[in-house]
Amino acid sequence: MQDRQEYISQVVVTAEQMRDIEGRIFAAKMPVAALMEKVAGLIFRRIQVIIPPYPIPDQGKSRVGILVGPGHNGGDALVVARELHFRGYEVRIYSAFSKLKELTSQHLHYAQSLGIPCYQELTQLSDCDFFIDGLFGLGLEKAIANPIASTINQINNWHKPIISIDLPSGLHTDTGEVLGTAIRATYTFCLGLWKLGFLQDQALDYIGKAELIDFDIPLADVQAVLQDAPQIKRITKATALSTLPLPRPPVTHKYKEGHLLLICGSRRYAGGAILTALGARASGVGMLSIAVPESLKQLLVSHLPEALIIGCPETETGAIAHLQLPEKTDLSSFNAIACGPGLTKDATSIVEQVITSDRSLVLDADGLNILAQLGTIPTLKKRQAATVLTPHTGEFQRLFHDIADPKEDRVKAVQSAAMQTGAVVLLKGARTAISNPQGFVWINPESTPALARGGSGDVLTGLLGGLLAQAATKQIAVEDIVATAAWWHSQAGILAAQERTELGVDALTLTQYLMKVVSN
Ligand SMILES: NC(=O)C1=CN([C@@H]2O[C@H](COP(=O)(O)OP(=O)(O)OC[C@H]3O[C@@H](n4cnc5c(N)ncnc54)[C@H](OP(=O)(O)O)[C@@H]3O)[C@@H](O)[C@H]2O)[C@@H](O)CC1
Ligand SMILES: Nc1ncnc2c1ncn2[C@@H]1O[C@H](COP(=O)(O)OP(=O)(O)O)[C@@H](O)[C@H]1O
Ligand SMILES: [K+]
Repeated sequence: MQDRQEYISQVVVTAEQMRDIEGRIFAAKMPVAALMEKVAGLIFRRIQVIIPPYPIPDQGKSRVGILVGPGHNGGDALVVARELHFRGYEVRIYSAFSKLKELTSQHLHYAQSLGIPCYQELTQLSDCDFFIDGLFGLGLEKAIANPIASTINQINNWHKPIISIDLPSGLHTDTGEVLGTAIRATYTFCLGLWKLGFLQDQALDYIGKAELIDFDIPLADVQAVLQDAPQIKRITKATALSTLPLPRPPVTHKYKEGHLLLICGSRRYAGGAILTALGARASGVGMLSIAVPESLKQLLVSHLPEALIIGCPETETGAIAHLQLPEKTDLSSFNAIACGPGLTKDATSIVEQVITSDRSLVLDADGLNILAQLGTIPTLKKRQAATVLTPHTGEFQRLFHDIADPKEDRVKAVQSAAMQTGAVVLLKGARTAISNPQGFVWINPESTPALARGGSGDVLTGLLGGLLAQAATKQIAVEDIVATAAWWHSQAGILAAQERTELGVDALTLTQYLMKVVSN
């Protein structure tokens, strides 16, 4: 069994799975009240660190507003309220629901008996320094309506720190969708296991800084519900590093360390070819061949003296007309092919050619746009070897408009796309999601908006191609390589942004930070 912390950091659950896991704990006779006490105690300890009871000496107590909903999320908040009260915070409760669950109601009575004031009017909490959001957690299923919706909007408008328990109230646990309206949290303490909604792009504006509170759910219960292999996983540093081709065997040679063919660039988009190639270079791939239009050959040679640059005949518009490989070379000379950045849509024939090859293939950018024109599913049926598609949302919609909508649920969308095409699909975004053809999903849990910049996707394509070529002789699943590439790429962005701010991470700079991630 893996180390608990590592296992827990990989697991992602839906609301239904979480309920089933909790159901097993209660069936084993753990009292609900005891679990609530334990969970809230852990939350309280974190809050004490983030906002102390007397933040500024001689300037009075911290005033905290507790937002209490009707269910056990509200119960958690009330236990936290009681503990904060005992530790010297000035606590005020907002509870406007007429019907509370039994345990929640008991905690409310006890809090009031201690003299903690409880209001039905939000205005009574307007001078609080910060808030604890215990309105709704896992149990929210329908859209929030007035008067609670306007309460939430009012609190958001106060722009005070808000700590949400389990989820920002108003978010759908699985899709991260806003159900009517939602709390914009500063911190969210996700309880027990990561809920899927935390990894959906549309939730990120609401979650703030997310932290997992591990309350010792027995792993046997998690595994029983997830049936040993979690369907959706977070990519972690440990899993990403485990598939890197490090250390290299002492006796090896360049062709044993992978030969990647990049097909990229056009007269119009020359830079994309360079960025893709620099991403591939950073992967450590043994041999790099780069097919570009003839007129770009000298440019590529000057940037990548170690690479073999293959100048190809050009269309009138300056795209690659067809692949012209050196003598005694054909596509089977390569371990992997990455094709697409900067091609323009005039490079159709080359995309058709690589699709029929029996090499592992990454398609990106115009490679994907051409694939969409050719017909995604029937064209991919011709593939004999692994295919990786790396669309951003727009490309995804062009490829899969009749299959899934990434605007509603990105994870479901990427799963459907991979299952119906037999490809590994990487859907780019703030939380990049990857699915294999069996519907197993990997999500990159950390990234930076610094990467939202032209050319950063090209770097990923090169890096991924280089890793795939190196893995060709090893028994590593393609989707694991794809996950490693996504992790590495985003960590380089994070590192670069730390040193240079989020404005300082142009794609060329990004390539220079790739090595720093793994050498740290
Ligand atoms: N279970 C456990 O063991 C543990 C649970 N824990 C904690 O409990 C939380 C889950 O608790 P929960 O199941 O009581 O659900 P919760 O999110 O508090 O709210 C449900 C209530 O809201 C209501 N309601 C729903 N939608 C509504 C709407 N739009 N507008 C208005 N009302 C609406 C709904 O009423 P109903 O519609 O059913 O009448 C129901 O009463 C979980 O997130 C975690 O914080 C932890 O302590 C660890 C152990
Ligand atoms: N807000 C964001 N947060 C984190 N990563 C992002 C964000 N926006 C974009 N990215 C990442 O930046 C890259 C952009 O790729 P892409 O859209 O293909 O750009 P280009 O085609 O210009 O190279 C992807 O890896 C994507 O995941
Ligand atoms: K909440």
